[in-house]
Amino acid sequence: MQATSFEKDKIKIVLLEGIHASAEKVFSAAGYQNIVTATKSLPKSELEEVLADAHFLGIRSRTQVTEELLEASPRLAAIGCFCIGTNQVDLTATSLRGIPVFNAPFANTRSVAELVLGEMILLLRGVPQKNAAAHRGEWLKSATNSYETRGKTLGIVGYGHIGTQIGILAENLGMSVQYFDIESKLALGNAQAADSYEQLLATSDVVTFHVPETPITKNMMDQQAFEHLKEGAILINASRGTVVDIDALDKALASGRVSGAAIDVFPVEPKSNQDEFVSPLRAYDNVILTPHVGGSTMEAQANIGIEVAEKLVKYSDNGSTLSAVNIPEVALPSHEGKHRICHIHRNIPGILAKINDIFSSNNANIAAQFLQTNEKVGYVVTDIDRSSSVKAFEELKTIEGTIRTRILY
Ligand SMILES: NC(=O)C1=CN([C@@H]2O[C@H](COP(=O)(O)OP(=O)(O)OC[C@H]3O[C@@H](n4cnc5c(N)ncnc54)[C@H](O)[C@@H]3O)[C@@H](O)[C@H]2O)C=CC1
Ligand SMILES: O=C(O)C(=O)COP(=O)(O)O
Repeated sequence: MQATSFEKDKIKIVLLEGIHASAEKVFSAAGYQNIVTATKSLPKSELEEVLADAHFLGIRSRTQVTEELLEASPRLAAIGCFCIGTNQVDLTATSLRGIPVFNAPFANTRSVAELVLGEMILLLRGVPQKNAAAHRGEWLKSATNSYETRGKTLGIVGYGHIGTQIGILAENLGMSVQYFDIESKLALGNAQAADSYEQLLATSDVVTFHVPETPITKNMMDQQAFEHLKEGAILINASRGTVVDIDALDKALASGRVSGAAIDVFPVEPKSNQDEFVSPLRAYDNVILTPHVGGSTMEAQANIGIEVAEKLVKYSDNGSTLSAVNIPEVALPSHEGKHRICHIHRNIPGILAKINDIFSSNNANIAAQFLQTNEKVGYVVTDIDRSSSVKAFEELKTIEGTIRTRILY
């Protein structure tokens, strides 16, 4: 009897963008040896070539997984985003192909929060421009425009995992914290919800963005938003490069409306460390520019490597989609002594009845069945006796609306 439905040494795993070695260790320990790694994102042709026969793909924020790429990756079973954001993946296309997408929703949040906190302190003191001047041999010893954080107001846009942590840390520095979120959120510490986005902009000394990339957050900080901003405020963006209109920020810096900024993410980011970083913001000493490293700490990357690799291994070995962002989540126990049949299908009426008709006509004894659906897709996992599993499995593939089936021995 085979240990798994598909021999592990035939399963190809591709890990790109310098995913931490902790991920490889998890795959190896689980018996997966066919692992291809790259320290950067790959150009389209190389990506298509390496994915032509790959089963699992691991990426970070740079690799774009488009419908076209999925078309060229016929064996792809699941994708791991070894980061928080999943906006780089076409989530609808993957879901309609039955490819779960996993991420690490928490592991790098502390790293981002610490970076933002440090940047805020440095910007309030005017350190970036004093530092740049000192490197040129200038000595700017002065208290002018140099402030403590204590007593200042921090405005957090997007009060999620990162925003809330920054709020707590900032309160410990003696700051007043207000936030704006499209969802109603529990205020932690003494934080207050702002009445509106515009009110937050007008009344905060420092504004920091922690929203995901969505159509609504695109250019959320545009020319009009800058007009609402308090004169001389500091702006921080370590969320996504689409959130702040860089030309509008350029103008706000030139006019002095913004007294300093820290930007970690950009509308267009260099594809590798060998490519030039091009931005009008390079001209400003009072802007901290970092190369999308908010979540790049040794601690976060090692933890993310383990977390996402474990999710992929679990999906491969056991069928669990727990914490997938695009496929109904089904948490599964082990299936010792049984065969597990996983069926991902379009969510059309009557499909569960058809699945169970097949089990019944094959006299399959169902030990357990798990089902979750979302608007478009359903996921049914059925544990049955070994004797009838293969025939039932073959018949399940013929049900109209079937997207993907797997059998786990
Ligand atoms: N620079 C870096 O290296 C990193 C960047 N990120 C980015 O930070 C983002 C936030 O991360 P988390 O706090 O963990 O996410 P989260 O999902 O916990 O929080 C996001 C918050 O934004 C809110 N939100 C969504 N749309 C909004 C809108 N239009 N206006 C106001 N609020 C809105 C949500 O309701 C939620 O509370 C991620 O989506 C990712 O893009 C995350 C990690 C590292
Ligand atoms: O976690 C995220 O969403 C990030 O932006 C971090 O991206 P990275 O893994 O550093 O490419």
